[in-house]
This record gives sequence, structure tokens and C-alpha cells, in this order.
Amino acid sequence: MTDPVTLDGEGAIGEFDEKRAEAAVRELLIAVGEDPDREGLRETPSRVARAYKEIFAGLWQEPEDVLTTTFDLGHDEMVLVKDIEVMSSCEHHLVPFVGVAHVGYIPAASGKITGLSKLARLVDVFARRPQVQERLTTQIADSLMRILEPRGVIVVIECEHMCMTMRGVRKQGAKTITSAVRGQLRDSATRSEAMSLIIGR
Ligand SMILES: Nc1nc2c(ncn2[C@@H]2O[C@H](COP(=O)(O)OP(=O)(O)OP(=O)(O)O)[C@@H](O)[C@H]2O)c(=O)[nH]1
Ligand SMILES: [Zn+2]
Repeated sequence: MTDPVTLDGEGAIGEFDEKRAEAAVRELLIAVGEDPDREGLRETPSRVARAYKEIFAGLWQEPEDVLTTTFDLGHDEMVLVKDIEVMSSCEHHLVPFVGVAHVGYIPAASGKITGLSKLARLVDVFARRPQVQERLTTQIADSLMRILEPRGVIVVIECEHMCMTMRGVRKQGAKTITSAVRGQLRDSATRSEAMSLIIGR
């Protein structure tokens, strides 16, 4: 079986190796001083392996897989879906970072519009990988620009990082906000309109 090889966070090549993941979790349990053969832990390596397969499912998906449905509605004003749940994993500590994403775009005059749910699916494709928040934000914006060819894109993500909460600096409630703005949404008036829609909850 080919090892999954990540290319700068651009996804994996090869299958998910469940047996290998299971063996690694067993090793980790031993390394932290646990007994992986005790009753409560006996099934844990296989459970964790299956959980990782789900949590990192985005490694085996491409944005093109989800941005499939496009319509021609003749709508060329901003479309914004806000408060899309984000559940991702920090690639430095492999613990979750969670929060919301706001994704907006301005279709080209005779351009492609996608289904609203597809924007949320797109967030998941990139969130379900070992990530940093900045790259997650950029990948969503750049794939929308590439696939829908809109006049502009804005992506704002607000997350709390468990690696800052449950360990390390241990600061609960700190939110990290990242944004990526492309095309016409870089213009200050358009950008302000988008930001006021995002902030006005
Ligand atoms: N820029 C960025 N940093 C992140 C993200 N997720 C986690 N980090 C940071 O990655 C850094 C890794 O720092 P290191 O000094 O290598 O690791 P560490 O000793 O575990 O750091 P501490 O978390 O400060 O204990 C930490 O400052 C984390 O807060 C992210 O999405 N973006
Ligand atoms: Zn972290």
C-alpha cells in the first residue's frame, strides 16, 4: 500500500492505512504508560483509527468533488453564507480547532453560482485535514476562485484552538480570526459591505 504523502497540505496520495493507524495508537498508549490490553482500552486503537479516517477524510477529497452543482441564475451580486461550523485539527498538536467560517463570493456577470450547501462542503474538504487556520482560509478562497471563476471571494474564519486551551499556554476563549480576500472583494467598499454582513449577526 502506498503511504499517504501530503503535498504542502494539498491532500494525500494513497489509501488510509487503518492497520498502521491502529498499531500507532497502540504504541502511543504504551508510550504514555498505559496498558493497551486492559479491558477499557482493548478496542481503542481500532476506534481511534476509524475516527482518524473520518476526521482526516478531506485528505482524500478535492474541492472539485464538492463544487459540482453550478447554476446560471443570472445573479451577479454577492452571495454570502455565514456561521458555517468549522471542526478541524491543528497540524502541530493534532488536537481540534473549532469555530465558524463565513464564505462569500461575487459571481461573474454570466458566471457560475454553486449550491449554498456546497460552500459548507468545501469548508469540510479542507478542514478535515491536518491544518493551520491560515492555510484553511487560503485554500477555501483559492479553490473558489479557481473553480467558480467569480469576480471576488471573501473567507473569514474564527476559531478557538484546543492546543491553546487544554495544554501549553492554557488560555480559554481566545479566538483566532483569519481572512482571505480575492478579486473585487479587495475593493474597500465591497469588502466593507461583506464585513458588515458578517459582523451584523
Ligand atoms: N499560525 C498558526 N499557529 C498555530 C495554529 N495552530 C497552532 N498554532 C501554533 O503553533 C505553534 C507551535 O509552536 P511550537 O513552539 O513549535 O510548539 P509548542 O512548544 O507546543 O508551543 P506552545 O503551544 O506555545 O506550547 C504554537 O504557537 C501554536 O499556538 C494555526 O492554525 N496557525
Ligand atoms: Zn496546535
